[in-house]
Amino acid sequence: MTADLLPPDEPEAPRLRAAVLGAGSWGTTFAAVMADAGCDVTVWGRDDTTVRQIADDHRNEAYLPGIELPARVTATTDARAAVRGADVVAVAVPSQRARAVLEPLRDALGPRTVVVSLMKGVELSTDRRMSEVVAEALAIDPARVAVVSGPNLAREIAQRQPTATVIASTSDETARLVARACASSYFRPYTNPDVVGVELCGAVKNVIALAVGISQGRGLGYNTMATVITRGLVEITRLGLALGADADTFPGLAGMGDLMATCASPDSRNHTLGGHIGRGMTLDEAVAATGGTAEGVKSCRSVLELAQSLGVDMPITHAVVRVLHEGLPVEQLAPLLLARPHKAEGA
Ligand SMILES: NC(=O)C1=CN([C@@H]2O[C@H](COP(=O)(O)OP(=O)(O)OC[C@H]3O[C@@H](n4cnc5c(N)ncnc54)[C@H](O)[C@@H]3O)[C@@H](O)[C@H]2O)C=CC1
Ligand SMILES: O=C(CO)COP(=O)(O)O
Repeated sequence: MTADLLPPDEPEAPRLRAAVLGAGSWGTTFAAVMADAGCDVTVWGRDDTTVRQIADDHRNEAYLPGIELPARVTATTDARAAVRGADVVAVAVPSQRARAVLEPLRDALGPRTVVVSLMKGVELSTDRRMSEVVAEALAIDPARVAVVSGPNLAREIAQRQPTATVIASTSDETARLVARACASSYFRPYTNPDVVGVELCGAVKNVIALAVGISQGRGLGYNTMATVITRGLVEITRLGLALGADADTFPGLAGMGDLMATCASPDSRNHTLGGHIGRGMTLDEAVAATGGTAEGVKSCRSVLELAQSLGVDMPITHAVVRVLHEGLPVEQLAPLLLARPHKAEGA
């Protein structure tokens, strides 16, 4: 935390050491956020060119063109060296890759290191949320795991545009440590003990953004967008409540906040990819045209599986799965959703 953000009489806390696993757009941005909050940060990336550019030039042109990174951010291709001695390790690789990235680091973490999932997905083979994958892969107490999720489009934050986020952990001490590691004049963390709700909001809003993108790609307007967002929030809430989440999470930053940002922004990869599908591309073409990680493409299936295992109705998610993975022609998406049996709004 920078000195000017500390309450007047509080002595300055020791500088935190942080690591970020993943040198893509959100990993690099969150590294900059933590550096601006006063941490010394090491980013781990697989690509030698990207790592050298971050360490030597304080830039990551492939993912954040034109952004200058703080001097306190360095980088390495050695993941064990990155996490050694870190107070906080943030993970920002594609969700489906997280387990394989983390398992080899089990014995490299300190006994008190806190691990933060920045990822917004659900693991395909297990239907596990990312905080569950993190705790399992590293064999650590879930109380040492936190989740960061909210309206957090990387490029805007890298430009230091103001936003807020939610830090969820079952341990208030863990959540507060992470808040201290990332709070700055442009990034405002709120803590929340509801890990299940915060995490589901982040994963499922990507699926809803795909649906909004598809509808916009088909030329549909704001009434459709508002309908999909609002009913999308209803189905996220339904799944969350079935899993024991807190109802107050869903209208908050991680729920409605992130849905609005992702479904409205042309920077969102999920929204963009949906647009390509709506305009007639195949899934492979749309993935290639979008670039980056659009988590909803894979997570729509694990979310649907999770919902079906609990008997929860998720019509928008189901329709996205059918269009992306089961060959339903995109022009049948709207009729499929609109022709369902009558329901009262609150039901
Ligand atoms: N970009 C954004 O605005 C935000 C992204 N997120 C989440 O953060 C996570 C990461 O997303 P981004 O950084 O945006 O993705 P990205 O596509 O920009 O970067 C992904 C990074 O992971 C690396 N990677 C890919 N496969 C890998 C593997 N097998 N092993 C190790 N590293 C691998 C890539 O080289 C790249 O450095 C996702 O879950 C996403 O939903 C969350 C909030 C905001
Ligand atoms: O999670 C995000 C914003 O909060 C980023 O969304 P995309 O992954 O769709 O780009």
